[in-house]
Amino acid sequence: MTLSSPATYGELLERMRHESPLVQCITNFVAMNFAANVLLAAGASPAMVHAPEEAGEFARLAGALTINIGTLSSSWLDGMLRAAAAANEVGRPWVLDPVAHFATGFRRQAIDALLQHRPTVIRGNASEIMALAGEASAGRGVDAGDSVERAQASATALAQRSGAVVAVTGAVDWVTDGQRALRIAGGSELMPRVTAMGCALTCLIGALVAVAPQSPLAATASALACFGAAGSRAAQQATGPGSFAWRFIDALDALHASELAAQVTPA
Ligand SMILES: Nc1ncnc2c1ncn2[C@@H]1O[C@H](COP(=O)(O)OP(=O)(O)OP(=O)(O)O)[C@@H](O)[C@H]1O
Ligand SMILES: Cc1ncsc1CCO
Ligand SMILES: [Mg+2]
Repeated sequence: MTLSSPATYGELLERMRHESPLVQCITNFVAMNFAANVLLAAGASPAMVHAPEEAGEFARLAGALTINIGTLSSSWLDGMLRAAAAANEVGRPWVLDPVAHFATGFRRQAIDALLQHRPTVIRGNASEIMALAGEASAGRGVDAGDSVERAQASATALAQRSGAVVAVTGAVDWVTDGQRALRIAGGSELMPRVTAMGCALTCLIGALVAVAPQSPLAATASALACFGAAGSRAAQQATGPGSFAWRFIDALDALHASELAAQVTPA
């Protein structure tokens, strides 16, 4: 998988649509329905399975696992830890979305425990990534208070320390494996006005990394480019956040693989 070939990102989307990987999404109550529809529109097969009694067993069947701590509870955390351990046991990639992990002691403990299971990819907004790298951030809750540019050094340090590919999203996305970095353009100012856009993106990263587990940087960039291209297209006709949300699902469905290359540039 070569990052120097712009066709790579579209090829990964085509591969994902062809294989339609089963993606176990442990995401929050706010995001579940939207994220499942995003995966279906993009061509993957989502399954929202989080109960501790079955989350680990299911992770052995899925092509990838995604974990989002948006609406956390003790029982959900138990399911998350079992699923992450099982994914590692069978060598399956998994993606972490550390929603507002700095907000409370419970979340801080949860994210520490999850990081010990070594996620393949970490995706967050600028405030979440800066705080995860130990930097002061302006984040209060689930929305970002910092710019992507300010988070780049934190993302690189976090990638080097954790071994994960780290994606920071915002007006222009930035993704790094600690050595190489890519910038992904597109999207719309309406995206942060629709809840769970980032949570759904984390699930789509899972779908792409499921079909290219050896190339998590390219797979993540491909997912970010899908959101960039579909977001730009949906915004052209949307009259506000409500119509943007359903137009975005349609735009993902209509997306051509050839549209992705133009979104991605080496950083
Ligand atoms: N101002 C903007 N212009 C263009 N695209 C944007 C903008 N802000 C966010 N996006 C896009 O929205 C998507 C979600 O990123 P964002 O950083 O808003 O996630 P998030 O804060 O984790 O969202 P949530 O927690 O609500 O799920 C990404 O594809 C990102 O590129
Ligand atoms: C609004 C909200 N609250 C907890 S999770 C979530 C979805 C966006 O992260
Ligand atoms: Mg988020």
